[in-house]
Amino acid sequence: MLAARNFSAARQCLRSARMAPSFVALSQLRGYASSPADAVAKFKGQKGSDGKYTVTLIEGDGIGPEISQSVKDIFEAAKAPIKWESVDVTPILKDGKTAIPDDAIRSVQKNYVALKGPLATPVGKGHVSLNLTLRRTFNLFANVRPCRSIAGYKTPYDGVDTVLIRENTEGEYSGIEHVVVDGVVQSIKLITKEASERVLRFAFQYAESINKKKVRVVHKATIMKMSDGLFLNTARDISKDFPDVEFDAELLDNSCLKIVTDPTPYNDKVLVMPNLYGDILSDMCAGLIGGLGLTPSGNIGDECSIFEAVHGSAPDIAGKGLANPTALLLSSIMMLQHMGLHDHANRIQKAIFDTLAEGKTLTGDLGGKAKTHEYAEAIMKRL
Ligand SMILES: NC(=O)C1=CN([C@@H]2O[C@H](COP(=O)(O)OP(=O)(O)OC[C@H]3O[C@@H](n4cnc5c(N)ncnc54)[C@H](O)[C@@H]3O)[C@@H](O)[C@H]2O)C=CC1
Ligand SMILES: O=C(O)CCC(=O)C(=O)O
Ligand SMILES: [Mg+2]
Repeated sequence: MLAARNFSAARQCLRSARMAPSFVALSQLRGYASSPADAVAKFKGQKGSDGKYTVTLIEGDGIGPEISQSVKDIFEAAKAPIKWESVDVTPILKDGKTAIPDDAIRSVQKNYVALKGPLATPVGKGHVSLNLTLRRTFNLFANVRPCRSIAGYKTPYDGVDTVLIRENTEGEYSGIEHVVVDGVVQSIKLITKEASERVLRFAFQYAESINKKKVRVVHKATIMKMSDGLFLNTARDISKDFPDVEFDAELLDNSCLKIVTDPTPYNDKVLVMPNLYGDILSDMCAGLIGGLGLTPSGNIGDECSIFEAVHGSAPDIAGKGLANPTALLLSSIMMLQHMGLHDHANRIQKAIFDTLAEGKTLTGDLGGKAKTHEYAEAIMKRL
């Protein structure tokens, strides 16, 4: 029974891994304003008769509703042509498995793009991660996590500008676990050539499109010789299609040491890696520039894309007006660029960075006293 269930989970993972992306011409990318999704598929959404695009909004748990409110307020002040379609992703059981409600799935499929607040995952038992479920449901194979120093906000390192691309559908997070005998469990790290190829190809194309000269695979193929070995060998093969991009590889533990010692040598590289490593390294990189309140991300698929902060639901500060909405705001900027709304994206982005640089209205995580809405209001005044 267990074996059958695991086999079926593995098959489902393999099926989603096989849906290869169709790449189209790259467009010019600009900083956080960069549009990683342009490197994969053109945004297919259509403007409504009111001149607005409909975007699915998943407000999320914990601080999610607070930071989503800031995005909504700022978009309204900026007259961004976006109509939000809020959906509920409270998990349902389908064939005995945790699933996203059909209405939410239909909304993302119809709109092609979503902005998502953090979703909490129970520890040890309870439903599976809805964040991972969403990524698998929509085949969002690349998770792009840029991390840049904020002008005016002093940290031990100046000029950090890293980009990490995380394989987003399998690896250590394929969710295939079982009890072998009482007291012995197995968790399967699934790596397929297909899923590796598509995220690696994306990484090379992305590097070219943002003028980074190098792609570096972060791995542990010394230990996980077959799984990380396949990822690494696939990277070597794919690199031959990109003669203008330098390719190399580094062991994960060494990368961690070197990045926290001095991240700036990583500025000319795009780092690409299996799922778990990307999860951990992206939080670590956030720590280099001022914390999780500042780092955005894009979950990129061939059809749909979902933009969200790197951080989680922050239960320790939820409901207190203390959250920094910058990470979700910068994710929404990535989303606007993906949709081709460059002027709105650049204008909002400038207002955010000017507010941060001025340093008068900062949230607590950055050493300020401003509440979430006060910081959002300071941004709105600049629009
Ligand atoms: N993509 C997603 O939706 C993610 C969801 N999670 C979920 O979030 C829940 C909480 O996880 P944690 O380990 O506590 O990680 P977390 O990222 O929620 O919080 C870690 C620390 O960073 C702070 N922080 C995070 N975002 C912040 C913001 N915008 N402004 C100011 N401070 C901020 C928190 O207060 C906390 O001290 C878990 O249930 C986890 O499964 C975690 C990571 C990503
Ligand atoms: O889904 C979760 O609970 C956490 C996911 C996560 O940490 C991430 O995507 O960075
Ligand atoms: Mg994480």
